[in-house]
Amino acid sequence: MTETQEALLLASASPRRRQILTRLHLPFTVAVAPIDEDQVQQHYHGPAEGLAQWTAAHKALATSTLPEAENRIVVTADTTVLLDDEILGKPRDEEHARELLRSLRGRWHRVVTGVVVSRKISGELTLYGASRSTPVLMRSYTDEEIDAYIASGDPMDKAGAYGIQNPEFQPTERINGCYLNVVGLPLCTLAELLEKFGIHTTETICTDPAGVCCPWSEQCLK
Ligand SMILES: Cc1cn([C@H]2C[C@H](O)[C@@H](COP(=O)(O)OP(=O)(O)OP(=O)(O)O)O2)c(=O)[nH]c1=O
Repeated sequence: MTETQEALLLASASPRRRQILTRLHLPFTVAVAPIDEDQVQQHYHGPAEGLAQWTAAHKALATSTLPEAENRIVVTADTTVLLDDEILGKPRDEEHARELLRSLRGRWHRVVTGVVVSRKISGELTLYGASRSTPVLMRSYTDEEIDAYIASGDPMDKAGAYGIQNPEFQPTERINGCYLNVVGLPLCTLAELLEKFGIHTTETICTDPAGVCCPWSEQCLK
């Protein structure tokens, strides 16, 4: 294990991202990016596909102000759900969750995760970012299933009000590409970005832009 590998900091409150990152077998610690995501996103006026990477970059900027980020390689990410060109964020309340789940029912949409890897040394911040988009088809779940899922509380902290990994609701019918991208941290993309700071993972890195060959996709979170 090198000194660089010990220096990884995941700036995320998401338990899914923590769990996924352990699969790279790189030691890391966790902090929460000191950012008001809603406020930051109000200043974004670019294409919908770019919002996730832009937000992940802002999480990196905010994290770089934390003393524990100095000299560390910081990983940040953001996941957005796009229905046509409409951005579906996390639900405001249960009624909003119901609305989002109904609008997604039986429809193809895209889940975009932006990943940023950054490091601040002596006040100078270096930042690399990328994003991946995964088309997802929802199954035609019933209103009763929606109500039961909302009652479980699971949708409330998730973009688009659903977790593809939920074992009871199992909201999706098909997915074209990277499963871990939908859950919130595409490991192939992250591994490529970590390479730029000289951090190598022992696993094969996926070279398929669609992420279909992702070496981790068979071990998805179920
Ligand atoms: C679409 C989808 C999203 N999600 C989650 C991933 C993210 O945690 C969340 C999207 O919100 P994010 O703002 O990307 O992440 P977060 O607020 O949970 O954590 P942090 O910003 O501190 O890193 O939705 C799933 O777990 N499963 C899914 O199928």
